[in-house]
Amino acid sequence: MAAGKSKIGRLVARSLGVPFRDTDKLVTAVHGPISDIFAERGEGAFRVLERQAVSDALQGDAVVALGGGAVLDAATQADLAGHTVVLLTVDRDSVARRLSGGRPLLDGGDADEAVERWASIAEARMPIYESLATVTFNTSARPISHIADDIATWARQRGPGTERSTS
Ligand SMILES: Nc1ncnc2c1ncn2[C@@H]1O[C@H](COP(=O)(O)OP(=O)(O)O)[C@@H](O)[C@H]1O
Ligand SMILES: O=C(O)C1=C[C@@H](OP(=O)(O)O)[C@@H](O)[C@H](O)C1
Ligand SMILES: [Mg+2]
Repeated sequence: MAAGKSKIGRLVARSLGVPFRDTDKLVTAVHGPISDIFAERGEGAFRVLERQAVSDALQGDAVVALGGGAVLDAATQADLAGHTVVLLTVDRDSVARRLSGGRPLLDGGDADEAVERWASIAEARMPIYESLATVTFNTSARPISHIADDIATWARQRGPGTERSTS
């Protein structure tokens, strides 16, 4: 969450000349805001919708921005084995100004609590993220456009292959 997957992924797709898909956007376009889905139907219902969105988004050549929890799903983990996975990280010190709400796993407390929850979730998930990643970029200290340029350059040097994903 708040590593820059959605913002940077869009720029990388534009640079590479491929479609961009954001699994959160695919879900909200059909089912409404994520916060409402969590509140009215629960996280489990969101994960079911998210899994279908991931499966759809990974078809064909594209840059795909996953929601930060998407890779907890075993089928998604298996799917990603066939793709290039770009892990975006952000340091705790840089994340506070990026947490503007709309992420139900972080909402409900003050800004310090949101950072605490973010840190706890990030720490718990990092082994999974790292196990799936082809390459990692830290987004903490540089502008979005520069990071996107670096990722697109990396992808071009890597050459044509399977779809490129951000997670
Ligand atoms: N490198 C960066 N520098 C400054 N702000 C950033 C950077 N990357 C992302 N942000 C900001 O952080 C917020 C979350 O970015 P977003 O792309 O939605 O992250 P994610 O999809 O990983 O949750 C946005 O307001 C975005 O503009
Ligand atoms: O980490 C998570 O479990 C979530 C991350 C969010 O996406 P971003 O990572 O794009 O913020 C969104 O899918 C939902 O709020 C749950
Ligand atoms: Mg996002």
